[in-house]
Amino acid sequence: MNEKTTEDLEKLRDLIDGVDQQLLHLLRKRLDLVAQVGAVKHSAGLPIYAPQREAAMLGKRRAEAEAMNISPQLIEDILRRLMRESYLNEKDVGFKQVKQDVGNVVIVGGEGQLGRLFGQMLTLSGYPVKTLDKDDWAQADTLFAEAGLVIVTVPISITCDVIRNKLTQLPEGCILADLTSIKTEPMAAMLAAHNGPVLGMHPMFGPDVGSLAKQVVVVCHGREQEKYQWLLEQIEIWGARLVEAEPERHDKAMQLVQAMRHFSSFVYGLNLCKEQADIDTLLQFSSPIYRLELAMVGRLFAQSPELYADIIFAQQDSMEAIGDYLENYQRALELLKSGDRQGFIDSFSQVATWFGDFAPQFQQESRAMLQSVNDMKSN
Ligand SMILES: O=C(O)C(=O)C[C@]1(C(=O)O)C=C[C@@H](O)C=C1
Repeated sequence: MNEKTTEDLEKLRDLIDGVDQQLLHLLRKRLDLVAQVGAVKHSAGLPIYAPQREAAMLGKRRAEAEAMNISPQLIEDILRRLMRESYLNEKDVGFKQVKQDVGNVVIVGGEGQLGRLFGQMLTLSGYPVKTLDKDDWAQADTLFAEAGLVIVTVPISITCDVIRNKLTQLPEGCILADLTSIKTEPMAAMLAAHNGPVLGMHPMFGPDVGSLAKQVVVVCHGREQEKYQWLLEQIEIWGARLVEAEPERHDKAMQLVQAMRHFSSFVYGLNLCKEQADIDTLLQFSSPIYRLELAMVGRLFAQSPELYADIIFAQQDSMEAIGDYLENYQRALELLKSGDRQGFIDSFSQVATWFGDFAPQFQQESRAMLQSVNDMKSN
């Protein structure tokens, strides 16, 4: 680079630094305003996530960006990222308490990650939360005597036993709820163990989400909905979306969404391990999509093997779904072995027709994800 180029670049970069610093000041200003919105929402009991406001705001900013010859997608990406920050900041203000005087909330398995997250959210909403973990059963009677809500969130393999053996003497008006990722058996166990209000939930997110805004909680109604309606409203104030389902329909979907998905990620990892693949080399040669896929598989192995064993082994019927998958895999392999290129193309087209409009929609959605995977690279 000659001296003139270096000088020109330096000047321009100084100007860019100045603009970026102005951006920081604007961000600070936005965060302060959002904190004020958080306080207003907190006192009014309004949900953290306001989809209509978001859609209207994004629409207007996109149009304004276009008029200024700025990519509408750029402003949308930036605003979406900023709103993620808003969800976290608004959470710190706390949440309106939907129902007063419910008594203690006892979280059975409260030291687990999901138990801790729910404990934190309920505490931020003003409820007195007590946790009961595996070494605390000696105090169980005292804790339960004062309880207005008991939430069970212990490993799936022991959930039904804990309900059947330990939760039969709750006060009559106390709500018994669970957060288990299967629903049929725990719901039946809760309904048999307790005569009062019963609610099944399955939070469709991990404990590391930061905020519940836009997250889904599946709700299975058990008994006396009017008594636990406040809890559902409270969860909506946290920003989550409730999806009602019958336990059987939920569990059937979970065989595909969870058991089979996690199982195939497990086998993918197992295969890489057996092949002694060199992850550094794979990453060097990887496109963003492969990096994303590897990250999704790799993150599984950063978590508890017991948790995934529990999820995969929880339902007998998952074996069938996984068996069907294996059969389809084998059939597809046959196409390859027999050099049946046309057969592959025909199957591919069949699946594409089945995906219908979702295929282009997913292509569009994943484009943004892949671009942010690329943005994350630092070398
Ligand atoms: O306007 C609101 O209700 C806000 O909470 C602020 C804000 C934002 O950051 O602009 C954040 C979250 C909502 O989903 C919508 C918008």
